[in-house]
Amino acid sequence: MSATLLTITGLTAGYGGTPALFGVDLSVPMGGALALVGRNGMGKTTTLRALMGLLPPSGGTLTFDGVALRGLKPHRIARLGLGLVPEGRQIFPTLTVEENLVATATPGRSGLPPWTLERVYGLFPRLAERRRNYGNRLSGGEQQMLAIGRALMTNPRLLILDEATEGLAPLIRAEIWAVLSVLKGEGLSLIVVDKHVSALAGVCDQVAVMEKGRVVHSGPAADFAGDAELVGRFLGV
Ligand SMILES: Nc1ncnc2c1ncn2[C@@H]1O[C@H](COP(=O)(O)OP(=O)(O)OP(=O)(O)O)[C@@H](O)[C@H]1O
Repeated sequence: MSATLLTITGLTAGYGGTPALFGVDLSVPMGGALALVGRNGMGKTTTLRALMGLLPPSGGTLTFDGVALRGLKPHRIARLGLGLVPEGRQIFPTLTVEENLVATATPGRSGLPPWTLERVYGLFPRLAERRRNYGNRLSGGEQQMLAIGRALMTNPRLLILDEATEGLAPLIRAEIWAVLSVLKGEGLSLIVVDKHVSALAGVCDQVAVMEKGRVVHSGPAADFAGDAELVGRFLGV
């Protein structure tokens, strides 16, 4: 068995006294990739926000490579090596592609090869072509590439994507999935939230399904994606 990078146990959190998470348990091994799925409003984003310190948990433990995360400020958590690609991307609109990439760059301490502009441009040639374009001049797909590139420039050990391919054209989606496979192959650990179960299973080893603020199913991602009854039960409309 490989060592565990992230363990979340009994995580509870909510908004203004209204609970949204009721004891979430998740784990990611070193070099592993976890797909986090569930219908809208089931608590995926809330779990990621609590993990990143953006929403204070009310209970539970979060341990990243032996370090307790609860109570740490978001920038401390990011420095430990957690890189979030948030829902909505949050690109700086008045900075160029290149300025966006260097704005939050932090030196590599991950034990993985350090990220540079050249490496990000190698992964996403389209960003190299757009390097002098402002954030607000980019297509949705380019913005998502930039959001991923920006997270990589923080040299994360765990890259977390909330709605990795939402709203993107099929060709761009395919490019994002291909890049995530490359990153996984290079040893980067991942948590990926997305609705495309078979694409997720191409990248992720494990899946966790959330329902009403809890993980109600977990197991190999390929088994889940191949089981139409299970997918329908947890994700069907
Ligand atoms: N800012 C907020 N204020 C109050 N309640 C919120 C807020 N954000 C989310 N919630 C509630 O918390 C619960 C979990 O929402 P969350 O966004 O984590 O779900 P999700 O699984 O990420 O869904 P989606 O795919 O729609 O993003 C929902 O009941 C939602 O209404």
